[in-house]
Amino acid sequence: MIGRLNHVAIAVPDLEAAAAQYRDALGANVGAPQDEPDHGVTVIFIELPNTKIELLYPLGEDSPINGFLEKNPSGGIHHVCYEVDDIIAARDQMVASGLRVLGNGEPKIGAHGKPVIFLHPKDMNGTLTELEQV
Ligand SMILES: CC[C@@H](C(=O)O)C(=O)SCCNC(=O)CCNC(=O)[C@H](O)C(C)(C)COP(=O)(O)OP(=O)(O)OC[C@H]1O[C@@H](n2cnc3c(N)ncnc32)[C@H](O)[C@@H]1OP(=O)(O)O
Ligand SMILES: [Co+2]
Repeated sequence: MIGRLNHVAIAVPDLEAAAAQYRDALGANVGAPQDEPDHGVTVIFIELPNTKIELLYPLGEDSPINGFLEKNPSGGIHHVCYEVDDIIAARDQMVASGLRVLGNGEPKIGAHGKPVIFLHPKDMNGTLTELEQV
């Protein structure tokens, strides 16, 4: 059911420094910072030929990545995001398979203006997993 890898998200302690590293040292195509208040993060997308990197920085005291950065002060891989055609059908099949959907279980609109959900990392081999309807 899952399709392409949409992005790999990396939580970072210094968003501008991380963006500059991808732009200047790695020569990547780095986007502008986007505040996502509904998700408690500021993101910068880095466009690669076959996928994207999503740099994540906390936005607000209740950011879901505050705890992650406390445990990983240098930053680290935070989640992977797979594309699906129908997020409700994907969610229902995954819940029926025993996977926990985070939050209230309903999709939210993600950084690309498309519906997203998250699966609990403890059910996904220790990897927080986002699904995005494309
Ligand atoms: C910009 C919008 C969107 C997009 O369009 O791309 C985004 O990507 S938004 C990205 C940020 N949003 C989210 O992460 C939402 C979902 N996340 C959550 O609901 C929470 O972060 C969490 C996954 C439930 C973790 O909650 P938290 O309170 O931070 O930690 P806990 O202590 O409760 O963690 C329990 C357990 O899970 C481990 N953990 C936590 N985060 C991760 C992670 N990213 N990857 C792997 N494992 C993770 C944590 O270490 C705990 O394990 P134990 O210590 O063994 O108990
Ligand atoms: Co994401």
